[in-house]
Amino acid sequence: MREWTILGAGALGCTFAALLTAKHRPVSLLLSERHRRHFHPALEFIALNERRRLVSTHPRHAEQATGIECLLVMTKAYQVLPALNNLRGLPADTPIILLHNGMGVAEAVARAFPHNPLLAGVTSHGALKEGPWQVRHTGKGETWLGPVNDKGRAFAHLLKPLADALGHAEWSEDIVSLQHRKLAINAVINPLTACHHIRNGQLHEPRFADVLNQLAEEVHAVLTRLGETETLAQFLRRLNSVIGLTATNYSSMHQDLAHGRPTEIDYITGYVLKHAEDLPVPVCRQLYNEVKKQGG
Ligand SMILES: NC(=O)C1=CN([C@@H]2O[C@H](COP(=O)(O)OP(=O)(O)OC[C@H]3O[C@@H](n4cnc5c(N)ncnc54)[C@H](OP(=O)(O)O)[C@@H]3O)[C@@H](O)[C@H]2O)C=CC1
Ligand SMILES: CC(C)(CO)C(=O)C(=O)O
Repeated sequence: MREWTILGAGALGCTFAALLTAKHRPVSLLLSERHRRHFHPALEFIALNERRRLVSTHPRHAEQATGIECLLVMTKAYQVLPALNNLRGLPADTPIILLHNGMGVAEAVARAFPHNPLLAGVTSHGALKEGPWQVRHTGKGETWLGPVNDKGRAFAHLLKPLADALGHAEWSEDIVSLQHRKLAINAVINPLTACHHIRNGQLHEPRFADVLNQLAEEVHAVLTRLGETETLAQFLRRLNSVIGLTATNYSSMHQDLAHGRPTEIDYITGYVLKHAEDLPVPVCRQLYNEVKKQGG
């Protein structure tokens, strides 16, 4: 049975590891340098029903890349390339699956690993790190994978074990479109909540109505230019539904900024700005500058 190696043993990576091992899939965690020479304990996984389970996985370090059969990359967007560049011995036929938020990384990975099958995915599962080697699954969602390069097209069979473990996994030949749809939501909710220090649901307060609409229009216009066909009305409905469903959450960008960590803004708002060309995107630009000013 093929072993899944997860690069990025954080909230989402550990959650996927726990869900895969629950279905008896072999999983190894490719650990960052700070874990070297440390004891690697079992991971405590808190399921949606509050049940706690200890999950044992096989730890790996970068120099053990030669044995990797299938690589799920679940670091933050800005960590993907440095992390992959450490894997000098990664076999050229090992599929690399990128599951981070934001866009613009896959192109660089395709250049750095021209021979590997490359896939990208989007997931709406939620996960939170509650302590060292303790993660909580906060929401069950959908997961979609699709090919980034031609070799990636031969790996649709990876969906079966993923769907068994995650409850849902589907293939899309147009994964970029699904990434755009997720990015559009993140490009509105994340910088606004991060800059105003609010929970997602507070975006429905009347004081945010104008800025929310203007930002949504800017983001929608850029994605339309990129070929997406969702109408503004459909996008607003989807956006308002996500704000409602995640009302009590602090967005990932809010959390990163509040904890003094880098954010994924370059791959979310930065992606919108990069593709805006002559379209006016003043709110996007202002929020980008503000997040950067606050250290993100
Ligand atoms: N959490 C969630 O609910 C969701 C997250 N996402 C997206 O998934 C991605 C991961 O998110 P999340 O799990 O929350 O992030 P985390 O920061 O919790 O996890 C990232 C992990 O990557 C590890 N890492 C970084 N660099 C390396 C490296 N060079 N080698 C090995 N490991 C490395 C980090 O290790 P270390 O701790 O040592 O730095 C960390 O454990 C992000 O793009 C996020 O936006 C998408 C949907 C939902
Ligand atoms: C959907 C949303 C905005 C939920 O908080 C998210 O994906 C994030 O925080 O990054």
